[in-house]
Amino acid sequence: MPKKIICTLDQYANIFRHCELTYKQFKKLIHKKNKRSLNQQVFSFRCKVCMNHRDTSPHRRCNGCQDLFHLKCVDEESKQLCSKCQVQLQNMLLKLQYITQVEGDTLIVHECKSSNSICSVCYILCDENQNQSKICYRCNLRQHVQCYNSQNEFCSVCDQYLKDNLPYQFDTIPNYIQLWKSEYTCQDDLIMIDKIKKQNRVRLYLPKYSDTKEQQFQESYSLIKALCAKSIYFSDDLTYFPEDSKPEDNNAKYERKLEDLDEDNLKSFLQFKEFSRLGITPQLMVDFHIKTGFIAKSTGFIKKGSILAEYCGEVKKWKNIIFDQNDSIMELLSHPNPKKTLYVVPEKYSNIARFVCGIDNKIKEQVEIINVKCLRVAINKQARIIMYACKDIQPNEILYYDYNSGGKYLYPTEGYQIL
Ligand SMILES: C[S@@+](CC[C@H](N)C(=O)[O-])C[C@H]1O[C@@H](n2cnc3c(N)ncnc32)[C@H](O)[C@@H]1O
Repeated sequence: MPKKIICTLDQYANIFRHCELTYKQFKKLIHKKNKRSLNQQVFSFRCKVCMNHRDTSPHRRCNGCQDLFHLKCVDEESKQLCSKCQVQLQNMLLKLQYITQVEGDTLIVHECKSSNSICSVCYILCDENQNQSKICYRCNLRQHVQCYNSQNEFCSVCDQYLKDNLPYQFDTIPNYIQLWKSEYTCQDDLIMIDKIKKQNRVRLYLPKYSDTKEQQFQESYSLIKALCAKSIYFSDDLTYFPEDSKPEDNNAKYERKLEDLDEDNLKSFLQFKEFSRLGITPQLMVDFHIKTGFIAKSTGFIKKGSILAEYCGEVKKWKNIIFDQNDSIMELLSHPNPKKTLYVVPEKYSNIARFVCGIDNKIKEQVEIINVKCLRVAINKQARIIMYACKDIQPNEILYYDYNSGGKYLYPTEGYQIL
C-alpha cells in the first residue's frame, strides 16, 4: 500500500517549490535533453515566456530548458525556472512520487510511483486510463476534459496565454513578427544575376490572396498561433546559426541538379516574398487535427503552379541532424561529401511550410492525394526550396507533400493516413 501523506493546499504548493532532490533530477534530465540545442539557444535572446519582447529588462536563463526569460514574466517565488518548466516540474514530481486528491480544502498525497498526472488547470488527479482527460498541444500537459477548452486545441491556460499575447489586428502582425527576427536569418536581396536562357520545368505563379483583411487576418493569425504553440519563431528565410552552418556552405555549385530560377519564375517568387515576409499567406491557414496535430489547408481555390511557401528553418549539416528528433527535416543542398550536405530543420524558426502534412509514398492512395511539390532551385547561387501547388487545390483541402520524394527515406511515414 502506498504511504499516505495528508497536507493542506498551501503545503502542497510548497512541495513543488522546495523539493531539492527532485528539482536537481529534473534539471539534469532537461539539461541532458537540451544539451545539443543549448548553443543554439544562446543566440535567441527572446523571453521564453512572452516570446515577443526584446527589451533589456532584467532576465535570466531558465535552470531547466536554458532559455532566457524576463524576471517580470514569472512568479516572484519561482525565479529559477520559466513558466513552462515550472508546470513540467510539477507534473514530473507528481509522476515520481505522488498522486494527489483534494477533499474539501485538504489535499491527500499518496506517496507512490505512478503513471497518472495531475490536471494542469485544476491540479486534481487525472486518471489516464479513463477517457476523461486530454493532452494540450501547447504545454503537452494533461487536463480533465471539463478543464480543457473543448472549442480549442489548447487547454484553457494556454488558450488564455495565446489570446493575451498574440496580435488581434491584421495591421499589427508584420510588426509583431519583426520582433521574432533572428540576426542569423538571411534576408538577402533576390536579384537576377544572369539571364537564364533555359526555362524552368515548372511555371510558378503568384498565388491569389484573400480579398478581405478579416480573412487575411484569420489566415495569418492561425499561422502565428500554431507557431507560438510550438515555440517556433516566424521566419520566412533560411537561418544560419554559426555553430550549425554558414551561408557560404550553401553554395549551389556543389549540386549540379539545382535549376537556376528563370526570369518569369524569379519575378513571381520576388512578388511572393514581399507578402510572405510580412506573415501574409496565400489562401492558406493552419488548422488542428486530433490525429496529426497542426495541418495546413486551403481557404480558397488555389491554381496549379501557385507558390505556397518557401521551405524555411535552420540550416544544418548532416552531422548536426543525425540525432535530431525534428519531424520536418528537408534536404536543401546535396554535397558530394555527405557530411557537408545541408538540411532545413524548422526547429526554432519557420513558416507555414512546416505544417504541410506528409504522406506514405508506399501507399498508392496516399500518393494520389499529393497536391504540393517542391522546386529546388538556385537563387543568388544558393539552394532554396519552393513549395508550389502541383494541381488545382479546392477550398478547404488539406495540403499533402511527400517528404521522402528525394528518395533518401529520412522521414518516417509509417502509419500515416489521409485525414
Ligand atoms: C511536417 S510536420 C507537420 C506538422 C505537424 N502536424 C505539427 O503539428 O507540427 C510532420 C509531422 O506531422 C505528423 N503528420 C503529418 N502528416 C501526417 C499524416 N498524413 N498522418 C499522420 N501524421 C502526420 C507527424 O507527426 C509528422 O511527424
